[in-house]
Amino acid sequence: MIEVNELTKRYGATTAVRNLSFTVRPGLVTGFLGPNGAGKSTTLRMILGLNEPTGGSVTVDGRPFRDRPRGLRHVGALLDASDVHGGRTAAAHLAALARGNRIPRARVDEVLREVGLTAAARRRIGGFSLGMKQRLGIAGTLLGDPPVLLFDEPLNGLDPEGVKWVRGLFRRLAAEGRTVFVSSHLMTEMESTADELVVIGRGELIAAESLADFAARGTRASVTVRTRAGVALTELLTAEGGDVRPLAADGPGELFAVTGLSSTRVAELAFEHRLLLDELTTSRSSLEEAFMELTADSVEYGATEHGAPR
Ligand SMILES: Nc1ncnc2c1ncn2[C@@H]1O[C@H](COP(=O)(O)OP(=O)(O)OP(=O)(O)O)[C@@H](O)[C@H]1O
Repeated sequence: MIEVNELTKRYGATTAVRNLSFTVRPGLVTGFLGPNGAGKSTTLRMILGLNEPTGGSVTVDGRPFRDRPRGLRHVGALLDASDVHGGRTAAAHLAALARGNRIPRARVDEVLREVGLTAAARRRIGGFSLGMKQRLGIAGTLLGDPPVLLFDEPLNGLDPEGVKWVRGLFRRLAAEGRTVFVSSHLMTEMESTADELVVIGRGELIAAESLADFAARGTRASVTVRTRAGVALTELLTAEGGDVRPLAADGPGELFAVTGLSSTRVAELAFEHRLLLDELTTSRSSLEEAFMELTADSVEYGATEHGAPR
C-alpha cells in the first residue's frame, strides 16, 4: 500500500506537484496517468525518498521508504531503464544489486529467466536495445521479491510481444497480492493494463478511481448494453440519471448507448433487478476522451509554457 498525503514539490518558481493525496492499494494494477510534465516522475521519486517533498508526506506499507534498510526487499522500482552502467553484463549488474541488498545470488538467474534474458546474461548492457534494457530493469525490480512495485513508463521501447508480456506480468504480480503502480502519459497503454487509475495534471489530482468510473466522466463517454429486457432496463437506467439511446442491433436483443452511468453501475443495477445483459462494454474511445477532456487545461498550459503553437 502506498499512501500519498498532501504532497507538494516546488522547484524555484515551478510547482511540480501540488497538494497531492491518493492511495495505491495492493492486489491491483494502478495506472498513474498524466500528460508530459504533469509531475509523475517527481511523485515517484518522492515515494522512493529520492526527492525531498516541500510539503506533505508519503508512506509505503506504513513507513517512509527511506527508513527501510535493504530497500529492494520492500519496493522494486524502475524509473529509467537506460540509467545503467553499459560496461557491465546483465548478470553482473543484477549481482551487484543483489549484494547491496543482501539478496541471495541465485535470484539473479531466476529473474533473468523470468524476463526472458537468460541468453543475454553474459552480454554487456551497452549493446542492449531499449526493450532489452526495460526487461533488465524489470528483472531488477523483481530481485528482492518485494510487495510493492513502481514502474515509470515501462512500455517504452517494447515491441507488441514485449507489451503483452509486461501486461501479463503486472497482472500476475497484482494477483499475488502486490501493489503495482505504473506510470504512463498514454491512456491507450493503460486501458488494457490497469484496474485503477490515478490521473494528475499540472501536479494536481484529477481522479483516483476505477477505469469504468473514469470513463464515465467524459461528457461523451458511453457504455454499450445489449439486452432482451430493453424496456425495463431503459426505465431503470433513466431513473438513475442515465441517458439511454437505442442503437441499430444485429444479433440477439436490443442495443443501447448509455451515457452518464459507469459500466459498473449499469451492471449493478441490472443485477439488482434481475435483468439479463447479453453484452456490456465501455466504448474504447470513452477512456481516451475522458482523459483528453479532463487534462486539456494542463496540456494547454504545457504547450504555452514551452512556446509550442496551439
Ligand atoms: N529537478 C528539477 N528542477 C526543476 N524543475 C523540475 C525538476 N524536475 C521536474 N521539474 C519540473 O516539474 C514538472 C513535473 O515534471 P515531471 O518530470 O515530474 O513530470 P512527468 O509527469 O513525469 O512528465 P514526463 O512524462 O514528461 O516525464 C515539470 O514542469 C518539470 O519541468
